[in-house]
Amino acid sequence: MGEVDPAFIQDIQHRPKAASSPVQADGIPLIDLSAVVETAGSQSLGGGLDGLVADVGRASKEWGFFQVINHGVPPEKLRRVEEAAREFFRQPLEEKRKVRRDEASPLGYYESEHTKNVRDWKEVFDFLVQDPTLMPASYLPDDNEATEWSNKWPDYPPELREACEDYKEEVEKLAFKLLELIALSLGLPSDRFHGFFKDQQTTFVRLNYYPPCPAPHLALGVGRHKDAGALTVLAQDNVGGLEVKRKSDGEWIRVKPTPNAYIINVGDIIQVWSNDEYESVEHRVIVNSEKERFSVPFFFNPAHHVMVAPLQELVSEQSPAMYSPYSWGKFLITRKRSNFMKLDVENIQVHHFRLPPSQADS
Ligand SMILES: O=C(O)CCC(=O)C(=O)O
Ligand SMILES: [Fe+2]
Repeated sequence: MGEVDPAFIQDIQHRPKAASSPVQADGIPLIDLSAVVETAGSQSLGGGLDGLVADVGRASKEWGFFQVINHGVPPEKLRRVEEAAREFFRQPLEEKRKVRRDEASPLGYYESEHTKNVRDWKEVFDFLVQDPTLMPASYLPDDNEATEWSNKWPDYPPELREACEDYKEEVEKLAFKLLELIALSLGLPSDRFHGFFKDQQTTFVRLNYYPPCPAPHLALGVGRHKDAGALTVLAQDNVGGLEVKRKSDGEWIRVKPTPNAYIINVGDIIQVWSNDEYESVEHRVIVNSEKERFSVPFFFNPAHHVMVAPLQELVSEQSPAMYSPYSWGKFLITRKRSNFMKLDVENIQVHHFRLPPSQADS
């Protein structure tokens, strides 16, 4: 294939730089979680973690991104998912399309996602951590009906479902630990965020498959974006391609694959809960002409009925609330809806809920 469908072609200013010398992200902090993982089971975090909490706080503030090692997720569980995912994506399109996502149930396989109205060079398979999950029936603000979303598992490969279900249990434990560390780093009780995720969290896991691309200088695996949820726990293979926009100078920095590490990033919801103390940072994925790449993000999201707003404890006269509350469920389905059509307007973003300075002052 010499020619690339124009739907994939990025505007000049968003194309990757000549790929010869991407800036490697030595700067993205690497955090060792052994001290946390040793705390038993579902118990909340206790004392003695000050250094770790400070590292997580600094990384969240300066980068919005960090990597973790000794995180407690058994590597063979991720390997099983990757192997099954490779089998799945290797099939002909018509097989994969048997579990294609549709507007009624946006889980399963999808090959034509758009980010900022440009098509991504990737295929995905999404599944919910809670199956089924309650979601708003409509994006319209006055419609209070709820509906159930359910997973769509393919017949082939038969081991995909069990591998995925086994894996998400492990990553969920890690996600809660990270949430606790972030709460502590903001001076909050470690379980401050838990209530938002109890009963009906809307977390989903995505299997990302990036095929080799004949025009890696024109297209992106995923266009620049911020993650809309609370926290993302991402596994990437050893090919590399994730780039993070460095806060200090706006430079795109490549995140070097680190064996057995997870990449963690603060999403828009933590940005709002923290009242801008932490920021959700833009990132994108570069593709290449030789190698396929896999990644597995776990998008840790609260229940659909949660109204997202700056936490009371972090708001004061000196530091007024920067956002008006918004419904997470409505936000999420408005986003999903836009993936099915090219919109003339900008997709829904948290900055649409930002209060003007005069209101934030009052
Ligand atoms: O593939 C990656 O490394 C990141 C993917 C990503 O940012 C996303 O799916 O939101
Ligand atoms: Fe992302």
